[in-house]
Amino acid sequence: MKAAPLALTMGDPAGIGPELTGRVWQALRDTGCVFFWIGDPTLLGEAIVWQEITHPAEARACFAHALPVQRVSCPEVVQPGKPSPQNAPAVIESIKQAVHYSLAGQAGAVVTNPIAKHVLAAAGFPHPGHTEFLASLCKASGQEVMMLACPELKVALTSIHVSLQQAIKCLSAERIVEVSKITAKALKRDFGLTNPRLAIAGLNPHAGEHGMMGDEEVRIIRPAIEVLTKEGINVIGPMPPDTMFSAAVRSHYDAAICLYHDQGLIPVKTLDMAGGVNITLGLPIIRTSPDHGTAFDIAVGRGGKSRADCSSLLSAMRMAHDMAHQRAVTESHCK
Ligand SMILES: NC(=O)c1ccc[n+]([C@@H]2O[C@H](COP(=O)([O-])OP(=O)(O)OC[C@H]3O[C@@H](n4cnc5c(N)ncnc54)[C@H](O)[C@@H]3O)[C@@H](O)[C@H]2O)c1
Ligand SMILES: N[C@H](C(=O)O)[C@H](O)COP(=O)(O)O
Repeated sequence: MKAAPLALTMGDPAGIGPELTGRVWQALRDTGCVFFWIGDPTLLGEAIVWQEITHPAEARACFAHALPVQRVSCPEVVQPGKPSPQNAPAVIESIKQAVHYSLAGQAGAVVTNPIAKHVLAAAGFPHPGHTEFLASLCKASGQEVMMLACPELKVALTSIHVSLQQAIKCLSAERIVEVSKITAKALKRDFGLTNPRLAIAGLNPHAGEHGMMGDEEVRIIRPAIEVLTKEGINVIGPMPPDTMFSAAVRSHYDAAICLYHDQGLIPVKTLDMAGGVNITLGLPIIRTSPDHGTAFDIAVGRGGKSRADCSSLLSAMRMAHDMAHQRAVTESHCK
């Protein structure tokens, strides 16, 4: 049986999402990686042939000659680079439909185009980002884990869209254990690793230097590592954060558990901004997205000559496709 198509959301219609979508369809149309876009087709340029569908099952038949579009219309005329909270309901509806199809098994995964958090917030959207919204739609709030991945490095975060002060305040051995277990499970289930190796970052300079430069390593991180080790998880740390992302150290682990947003995202985005992928772990569905944002400063909209790089969205599509395939293989072995 053929895999279900991937559901790609609209993202902010005034950002680079619509122009990237057309280019990614052109790059994938002759491959087995089939997707449909849930968005407003008036945002696509003349060069993109599209076909309206009413159900994901129709996507595969037209994919080679037309981008399948499940229509969600923007209520306000879109001006590239000028986001409007008036279009937030369409942005949110697109995400809801993608999750609905994925939970129903009619889409193989959700891939999201970038949204602008402040624009949605101005329209009353209560979630800090996709990750938390997706968890709420999947009834899995609190279990969501943000992973960023590029070929050289995978990182998973113990906290997501909170201030640095809040991230440190909320850090606990329980949270490190929980995130590590979700990450180890995903590495087995969706990436096919039999015995994933995790490295837990320290929080302080030199991982605390034996308590001289902060005691979170002694009070929180080491006890978490002891629990994980007892449970049979292959884990090392606390790792000095300034050296753990070097090529030599990276060869000792499959994923780093990082203790705040930028500790993990800076190394991935520096190593590979173009190829980096944002993945949400801990949900019943597979979700990926590019690692960049809406890039309003370069958005040109339909027909314009885009200078936005579509590599990260392309990587996100391919990764979602591969993860869905791997999950099916893993689950068939467990039966
Ligand atoms: N997955 C997501 O939904 C997601 C991810 C990150 C940021 N955001 C949101 O995007 C908005 C803008 O954030 P930002 O300015 O910090 O980050 P950004 O990634 O949108 O832009 C940062 C810089 O990178 C450039 N850039 C980004 N993507 C590019 C691409 N594909 N090709 C060429 N250049 C590219 C931009 O032009 C800009 O100069 C914010 O509201 C933020 O919340 C969303
Ligand atoms: N923290 C993410 C990043 O910088 O890539 C980004 O803000 C996206 O978050 P959501 O996937 O939760 O929207």
